[in-house]
Amino acid sequence: MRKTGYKNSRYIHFSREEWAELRAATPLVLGEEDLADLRGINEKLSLDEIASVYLPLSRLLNLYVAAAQSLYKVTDTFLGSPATKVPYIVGIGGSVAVGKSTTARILQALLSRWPDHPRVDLVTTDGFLYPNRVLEERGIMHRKGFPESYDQRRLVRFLADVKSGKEEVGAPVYSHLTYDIVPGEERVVRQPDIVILEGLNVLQSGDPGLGKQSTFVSDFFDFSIYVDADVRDIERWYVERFLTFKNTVFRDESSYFRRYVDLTEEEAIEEAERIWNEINGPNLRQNILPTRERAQLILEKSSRHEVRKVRLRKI
Ligand SMILES: Nc1ncnc2c1ncn2[C@@H]1O[C@H](COP(=O)(O)OP(=O)(O)O)[C@@H](O)[C@H]1O
Ligand SMILES: CC(C)(COP(=O)(O)O)[C@@H](O)C(=O)NCCC(=O)O
Repeated sequence: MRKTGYKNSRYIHFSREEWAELRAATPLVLGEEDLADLRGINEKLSLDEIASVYLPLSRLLNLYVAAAQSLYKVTDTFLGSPATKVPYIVGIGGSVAVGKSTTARILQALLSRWPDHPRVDLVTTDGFLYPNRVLEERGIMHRKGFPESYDQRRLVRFLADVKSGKEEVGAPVYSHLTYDIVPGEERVVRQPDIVILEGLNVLQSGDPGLGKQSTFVSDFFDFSIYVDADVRDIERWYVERFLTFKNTVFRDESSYFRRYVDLTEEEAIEEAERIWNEINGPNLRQNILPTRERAQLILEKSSRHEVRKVRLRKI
């Protein structure tokens, strides 16, 4: 039987098995081709993971989106104006290398298969990082990913524009290859049904370093997800991904990390651990982990990336 939550907890707790059962009524049949598409997102992703974790999640989100759309109709009836439909915004937060982009891409693919919200856009907050030139001027190149490395005002303005139903809203683009903002490039969002915003700091609400700020990114979220795992596992995933990149994308001529290609495996592990210990680890502990309980849903992963527990906020 499904647990209804621990006493005094703001969350309903589910084991993987309990959560997987909630897929039951999902009127979504994935064909072989769909499955192949999803495998393309990440070849390490198991099909059981999609069925047990992400299908129930897409069903929950489908119900929430439908409820939000009805609520807009109620407001419009009250105001006597024609129905407006604004994008439903889902925020996905968590550490570097915990699997945010994989989660976001699976959800984008699954949610776009529902007929009532076929247009699902994915935006990452790295586009709102200050360009390296600005980070260098401010002496914070080593703080990339920390709250002060983002143009928060621009990100808030972007979301306000999307949420107000503006026809076209542009977002700047970041390249992991050049490790910098791509000058002059924009990603345009055109009134989709759902926007998934994925990034390290999406659940933050106030930081002394940011000065006075009354509106936060999370104010625009209709739903939010935190991808969680043991810090030691995340560090290992970071190092493993770094080694994969050393043998693939870092080899590209325009890669900022090209200098790492000739490192021995041992040296590369040392370098990845240094970056983790100096940047991504402290950022996780100081800024990201403290925001976990602001999320409406927490996906807790085991050491093999499988989600072993799910927590859904009841209040
Ligand atoms: N569900 C998953 N199953 C297996 N491997 C995964 C899964 N999610 C992420 N990974 C692996 O973990 C690493 C980090 O994932 P990624 O989605 O790039 O993280 P983030 O966007 O949080 O930095 C990658 O090497 C990715 O292949
Ligand atoms: C670009 C990132 C800050 C992530 O940005 P996000 O889209 O999560 O806002 C991060 O992946 C990063 O590059 N951090 C700097 C340290 C490092 O090279 O790992």
